[in-house]
Amino acid sequence: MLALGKLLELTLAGREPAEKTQVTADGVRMRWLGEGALEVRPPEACDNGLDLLLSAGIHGNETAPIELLDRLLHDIARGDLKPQARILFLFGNPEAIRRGERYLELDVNRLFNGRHDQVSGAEALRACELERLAATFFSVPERTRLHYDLHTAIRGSKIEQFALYPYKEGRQHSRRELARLRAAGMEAVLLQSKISITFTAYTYEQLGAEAFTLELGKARPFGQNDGVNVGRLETRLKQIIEGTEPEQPEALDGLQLFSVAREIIKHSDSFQLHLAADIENFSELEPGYLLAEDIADTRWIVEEEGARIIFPNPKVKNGLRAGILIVPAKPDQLA
Ligand SMILES: O=C(O)CCC(=O)N[C@@H](CCC(=O)O)C(=O)O
Ligand SMILES: [Zn+2]
Repeated sequence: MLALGKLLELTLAGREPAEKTQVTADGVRMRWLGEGALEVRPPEACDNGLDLLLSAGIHGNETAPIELLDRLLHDIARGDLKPQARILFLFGNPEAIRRGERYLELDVNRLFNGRHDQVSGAEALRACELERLAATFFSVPERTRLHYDLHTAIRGSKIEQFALYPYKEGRQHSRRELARLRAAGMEAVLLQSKISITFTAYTYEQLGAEAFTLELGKARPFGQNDGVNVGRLETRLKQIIEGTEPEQPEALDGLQLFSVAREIIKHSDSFQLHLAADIENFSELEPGYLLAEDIADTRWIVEEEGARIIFPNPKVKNGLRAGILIVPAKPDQLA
């Protein structure tokens, strides 16, 4: 196997490879672009015009997605997987991955779309670097742009695997991409309805990529991910990479769609979330339920029918989202 296939090993050791570019026997070029960043380029004659960005480890303790990208890279470096797409592999927060922590000082996934300019430190610099790497990768005109940012969640979930689809004014969510996500094993998609500061929000809004955050199960340390079944996603990613993806029907085949009713923002240290510590994502909340309280008598009361909560987290920093209240959506606004 080519040494550059061991991007994860290099990243965990904080090492730079001796050779920055290597080529497989089939002419696939692998190029190390910096810490946790590797570009894969098929031979020109095989290139099908897709630019695919695969990122994981934006949160350092979310290891199942990192292991998945590591397996894909090994297969490419061994010549077992023969790409027809250009691919950028990114491990988002190398230092947090080494420490097995979500982040060190600042959550990298809250630093995109200009936010990194307003703060300082290693994670702000990394978010800026990730934006630069993504912008360069997605700068070639007339190619198809697709980004999957892979995550696992802090808590268990009533719906194990789901995607978050960013929002941009005037741009419609794609039914074709949703069907592709269904084929990749996603059971639900949350259609965002306002702009955001995550990595996929940046690549979707600024770089014109189809971009999705994928939640694949519960976060566990390296080597303990047997409970996270990424089989369907892995198969589909290999097909996308090799250009052998079967035509998927337009039907969404039971995919559940949700939209954001409200984001719960933590404004102060007085913020209190009235949910059990072990509540699962997608738990239903009855209208009238007092969900949270904050400074100046702020009260978050559920008003929506069919409301559910995802990503409840009272420990986030002030000013950030401490949960998302979602409601069922209809597929009538899809392109
Ligand atoms: O389990 C949690 O509370 C968070 C899991 C996670 O990291 N989710 C992403 C979602 C990103 C998005 O909104 O697209 C995040 O919170 O950054
Ligand atoms: Zn995450």
